[in-house]
Amino acid sequence: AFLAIRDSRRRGGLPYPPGPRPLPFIGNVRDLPTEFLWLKLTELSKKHGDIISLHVFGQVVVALNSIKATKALFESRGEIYSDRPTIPMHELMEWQWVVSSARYAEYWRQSRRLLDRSLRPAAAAVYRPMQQAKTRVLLSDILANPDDWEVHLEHMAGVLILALGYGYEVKGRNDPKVTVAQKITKLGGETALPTAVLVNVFPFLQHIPEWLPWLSYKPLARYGRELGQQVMYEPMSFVRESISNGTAQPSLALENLQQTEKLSGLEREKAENVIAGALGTMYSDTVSSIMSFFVAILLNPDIQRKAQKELDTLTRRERLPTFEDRPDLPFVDAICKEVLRWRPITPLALPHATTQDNVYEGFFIPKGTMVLGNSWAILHDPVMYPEPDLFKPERFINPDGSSRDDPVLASAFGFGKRICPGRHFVDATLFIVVASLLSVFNIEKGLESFPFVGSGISRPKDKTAEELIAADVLTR
Ligand code: HEM
Repeated sequence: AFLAIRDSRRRGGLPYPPGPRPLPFIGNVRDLPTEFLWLKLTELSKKHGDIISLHVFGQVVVALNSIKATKALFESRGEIYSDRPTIPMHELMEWQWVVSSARYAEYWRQSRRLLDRSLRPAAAAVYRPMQQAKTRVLLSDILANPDDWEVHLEHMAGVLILALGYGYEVKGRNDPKVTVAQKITKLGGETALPTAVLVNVFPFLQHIPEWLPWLSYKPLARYGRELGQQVMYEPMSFVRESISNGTAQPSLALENLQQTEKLSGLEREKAENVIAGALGTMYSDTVSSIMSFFVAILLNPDIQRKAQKELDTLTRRERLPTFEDRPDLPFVDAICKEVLRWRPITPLALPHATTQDNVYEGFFIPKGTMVLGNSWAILHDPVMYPEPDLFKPERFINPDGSSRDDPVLASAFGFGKRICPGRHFVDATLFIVVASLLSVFNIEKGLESFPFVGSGISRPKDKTAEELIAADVLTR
């Protein structure tokens, strides 16, 4: 009763946003599935409205399920809605440098400015030749060994980020700079959810001494800390070495380190830490979108044929597509857009948090609330995207045949001040990979069973495709 009265006083009598009725103590835990949460939230929003609230062990979680609500709160009230919830396990691992989970404070502002500047569309253009060259290598890897296409894609994600960030050429399949980045991404995912490890539920466990074998998180924290140090500093050491021996390749690290040259002492050290942290956060998942593209194409062979016709008409099968071809490939461009809409790889973006109490449309949203933007609900809104579950690139084609820009599609990359700074780079990668794959391969169901929904990728259509790839790869 005491807690209920205190809670009601704090709200000044205003209600929380509507939602399913919470049970005492556990709240709505039983309403929240561990998988496909976005589908459940979309379903709840149909009953309760586009802004809903849930209660989890006394903590309020708000979900925004429409573009109107995400614009009103994440954009117009960005000063209040751009923090991140704390993750005790990540704090134990000293991952405060990871931009995507950094609190809305000075370090985030500095590292975010660096990433926005480095990854803006105009700067992305500088790195296009590299993206194109690495895509050609992907084609030849798939050509040599089509069964392992997933492995090749995974590998390319590491190759691209290390080249972009540090001008580093990955050496072979087990390059430690790639494996360490994969390990930290995996560990981050496994320990991020509020219920993933006990210390996230009961943060006081951080203080349990190391000699208590099962309850101590210190060995795991030490492992996470070590991985973090490697991801942050080892590629930077590589860049410094290559600068001193005159072999440094163009990269975001080089560009940003050059700007710190005029600083000295502590100021320089701080600026270099921001560079290391910001670039260390860049290792992200571009592969899942490309995998969704494979599924979409397997389910829609007609779309593959239509895109190949568009490509063949333009290149006359005499060359591979390039970035310059994009305006002349509206259907391929529309496929990339539809991949992002149809299967957004982060359907609930990343959780935001509020920095102060706030009232929206008469509903009370307390300071420290976790606020989820439901990209899935927005991108599957049947009014904006009729038959939303179908893969229909045509929805992004204008009546005059050109590709249609859709600002709502940016929801696939999150919201407001925290929107993904890598989105232009991802957009370019997706285009060049999709266009290149479709121009030389047929993606079809294989005869054997593959780990990916029982399907695979066929050998190239004919000799010309093999020759095209080989010729292009050899010139680099
Ligand atoms: C298909 C690929 C990708 C998707 C779908 C994606 C999506 C997202 C989403 C949804 C967020 C959270 C936005 C929010 O909180 O509202 C995010 C954050 C972020 N992304 Fe991406 N991302 C992708 C690839 C990349 C790449 C390649 C990079 C780097 C080059 C990158 C760098 C970041 C960073 C640094 C943040 C944290 C931003 C912040 O908290 O201020 N992402 N991304």
